[in-house]
Amino acid sequence: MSVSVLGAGAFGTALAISLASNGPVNLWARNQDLASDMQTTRVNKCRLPGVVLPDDLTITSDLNAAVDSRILLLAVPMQKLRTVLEQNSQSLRDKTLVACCKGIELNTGLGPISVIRESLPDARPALLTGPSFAADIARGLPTALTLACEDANLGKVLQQQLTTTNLRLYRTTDTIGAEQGGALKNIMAIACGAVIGAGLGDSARAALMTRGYAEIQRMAMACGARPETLAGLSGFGDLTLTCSSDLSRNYQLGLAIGRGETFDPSVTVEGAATARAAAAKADEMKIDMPITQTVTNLVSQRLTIADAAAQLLARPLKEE
Ligand SMILES: NC(=O)C1=CN([C@@H]2O[C@H](COP(=O)(O)OP(=O)(O)OC[C@H]3O[C@@H](n4cnc5c(N)ncnc54)[C@H](OP(=O)(O)O)[C@@H]3O)[C@@H](O)[C@H]2O)C=CC1
Ligand SMILES: O=C(CO)COP(=O)(O)O
Repeated sequence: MSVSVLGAGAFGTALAISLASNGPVNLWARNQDLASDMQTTRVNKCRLPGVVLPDDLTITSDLNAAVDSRILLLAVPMQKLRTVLEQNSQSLRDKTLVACCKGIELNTGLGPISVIRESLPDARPALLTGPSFAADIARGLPTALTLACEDANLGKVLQQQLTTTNLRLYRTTDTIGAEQGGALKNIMAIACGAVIGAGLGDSARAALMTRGYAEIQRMAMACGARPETLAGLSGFGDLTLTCSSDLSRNYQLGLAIGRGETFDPSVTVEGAATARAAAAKADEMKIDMPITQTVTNLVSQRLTIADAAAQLLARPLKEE
């Protein structure tokens, strides 16, 4: 088998379904009961209900069976990536590893490619990111993503191997831009959800998206990102999707905050930890990121939505 997906959550399952249209694919779930259930019922009831798994998709809880493939996709949450790499270092250490997560690691301020490099220096890292909901990919709806890989030749191979009929990949060597755009847009999605949830209006959301994009550019370019990457699928593209769709979990968390409702803590919402990581990094690097700071305070309930809006509006006037 040429491709395996590690992590049988919503995104991993959706990618595996799409890739199975190119040929046999392994999907690794750490939980044996879940793997057996999916293999028998041909559905991922918990994370991707209502989508039938194709015959060319094999589900296993045996990592050794999955790591035989030439390309391994890592579809686990950002804050779990290092654990997965370290717990399975012997099996993964010299593999081509395509991270599919979006975020910044809380304790280190690093993105997924850097975490792979630090944990497994002999692996060949890449990143798959951009605007896509698991449910859309799983249903075969048209989607375009960014494949970021510093090694241009490997990037071309991955682009060919991971493109499917309905999933079109563009490639870049700007891994920093792809990492930063994918991570920081989730913070802005929480902010936009909060504004809509609190009834502050579509104009306020447009303002947040635009000023949020300015914030993303400031941080990402200070880290070495290229502006064209931020204007592409992994930056502007994903910002647009996540800040405007009820399907986004980051946006849904924002909605709940804006409405004063509770939110299920077991749902993967990358923007919450990433906002804290980005705010700390911005502080260290002396980069102005007021929306990120505000989201950190909203998520940790140190600020009400009314005070958050008042604070952002009262900032000193400046040039655009
Ligand atoms: N869902 C989407 O539409 C999209 C998601 N993404 C990104 O994909 C990443 C994963 O998200 P998503 O699939 O939605 O999340 P889910 O919550 O649906 O799934 C997370 C998966 O990671 C597994 N996992 C968690 N911790 C570990 C661990 N220590 N070892 C092994 N496996 C582990 C979980 O296993 P278990 O079930 O056993 O806990 C589960 O299979 C995120 O970074 C997200 O931003 C990107 C684009 C779209
Ligand atoms: O990253 C995504 C869309 O590109 C998925 O968004 P959520 O993680 O907010 O659901």
